[in-house]
Amino acid sequence: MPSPKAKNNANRSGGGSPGLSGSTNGNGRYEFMSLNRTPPATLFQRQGSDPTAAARLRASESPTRRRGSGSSTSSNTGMPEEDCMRLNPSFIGIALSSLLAIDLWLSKRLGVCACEDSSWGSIRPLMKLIEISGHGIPWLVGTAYCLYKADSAAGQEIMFNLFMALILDLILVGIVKAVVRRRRPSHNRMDMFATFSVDRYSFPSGHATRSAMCARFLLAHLVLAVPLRVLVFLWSGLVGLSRVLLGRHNMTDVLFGFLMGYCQYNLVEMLWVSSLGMQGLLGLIQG
Ligand SMILES: CC(C)=CCC/C(C)=C/CC/C(C)=C/COP(=O)(O)O
Repeated sequence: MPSPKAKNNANRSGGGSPGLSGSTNGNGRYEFMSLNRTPPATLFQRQGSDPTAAARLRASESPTRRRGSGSSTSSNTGMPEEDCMRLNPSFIGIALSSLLAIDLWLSKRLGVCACEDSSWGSIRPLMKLIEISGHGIPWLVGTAYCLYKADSAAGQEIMFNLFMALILDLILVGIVKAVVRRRRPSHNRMDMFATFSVDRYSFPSGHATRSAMCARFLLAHLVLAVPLRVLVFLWSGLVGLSRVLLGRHNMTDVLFGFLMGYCQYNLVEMLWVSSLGMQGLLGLIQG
């Protein structure tokens, strides 16, 4: 009388699904074989007692034959192209998913000020102060005030273009956020002041675009002493870092934001409105 174990083995080799990629050999050991290779003849013989299973196995012998000669196949595997696409995701796909996984993991670990109870929760108020320094409202209000107070044509021109640059930044970031629709990290507390509806999305960081664009703008158009230039540069970096520490953004949101803000400044230079153009625009508005 066969032992239950032996009986189990017999079931696996004889009555198993033909789709399985393994069988027992004569020594009772399990052999694995590729799904793409023709099963050994012995397996057909063993299936002989079950005509239905044998027919099914023969039908699965070659995927090329099974689908008919009209179907396109991969030359390496003999499998239909569409199956190969699914089984072999592209290198770029794998690289991107790995990058995103690292991004999520690292950003979560760096979100040390995401709430008061977090490991660096005590410096959250300082991070929020840096957040406000890169917010759209103080920048728009401050620039409008400087434009109003400027007593030279050159000063007015610079402030007018900075104001337009800030509006352009809000529009472009809003468009990208609405298209990409990447959710903010789950550990973020949505307690920012004055946000648009698209600001529930995190890609790219509006603070990062603004700080990079404004830093470039100030460095290019204001005559600043070296320590102040360094300070502007550091401020921009700190605004970006604070987004991740506060848990508002993933790292890629901020890195892309910096890149986008940097490029936005080139656009601002291209669209630069001169004093003459400004007067024309003001004349148009006043009618
Ligand atoms: C005059 C006017 C329409 C001002 C709107 C300024 C405003 C509400 C800007 C939004 C700033 C903000 C909270 C952006 C989100 O930044 P993320 O770094 O979290 O993407």
